[in-house]
Amino acid sequence: MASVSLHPSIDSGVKPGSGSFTGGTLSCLCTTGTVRLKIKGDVAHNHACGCTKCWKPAGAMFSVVAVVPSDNVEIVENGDKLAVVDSSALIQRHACKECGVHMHGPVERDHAFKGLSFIHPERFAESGSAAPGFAAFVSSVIESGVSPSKMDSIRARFKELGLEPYDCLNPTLMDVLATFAAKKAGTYRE
Ligand SMILES: N[C@@H](CCC(=O)N[C@@H](CSCO)C(=O)NCC(=O)O)C(=O)O
Ligand SMILES: [Zn+2]
Ligand SMILES: [Zn+2]
Repeated sequence: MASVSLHPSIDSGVKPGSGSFTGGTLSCLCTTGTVRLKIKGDVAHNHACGCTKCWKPAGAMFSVVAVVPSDNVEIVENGDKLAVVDSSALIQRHACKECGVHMHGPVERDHAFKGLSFIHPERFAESGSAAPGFAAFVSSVIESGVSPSKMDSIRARFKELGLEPYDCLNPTLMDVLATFAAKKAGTYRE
């Protein structure tokens, strides 16, 4: 049986990052009037995401999405083509109005992720950015029409690829969120 297809950038194996990626240029899919962003430095917390909100390339079941400090994002070409997909969402995903690629998604609200921006490393012209390290919101693919009967093979494939599947974020990021909540509630202890 052919193995389940998750995302083109990981289906034939997860390619490790170079460890010395200093940044690059993200571009949308438009062949004319291409939206281009310059990103300084490497990405962090790169992961496959099964949620319905993250941009996925055509035919992919999962997105691959990572964060960078929002201060490291600079729109350099055709920024007028960008529009916020859902202004009520935590992640302010700015998509190209023509091709639909989400180019950056800053978090501006009072939140543990404030100051970070979500980007899709597969849109880098350059190779070597940090590889995905886990899979998040795996069960959410059911909301996009994947049959629950496929979930065992999807999770098995992620494990085979060395990406632990979670149905929310990974423990590191869940701890970051809970720490933020504890500090707000005044229950935080060192
Ligand atoms: N089941 C929902 C989940 C959507 C969701 O909560 N997505 C996460 C992960 S996005 C990248 O890690 C999230 O933090 N969303 C905040 C936002 O979208 O603003 C679904 O699938 O829609
Ligand atoms: Zn475009
Ligand atoms: Zn997502």
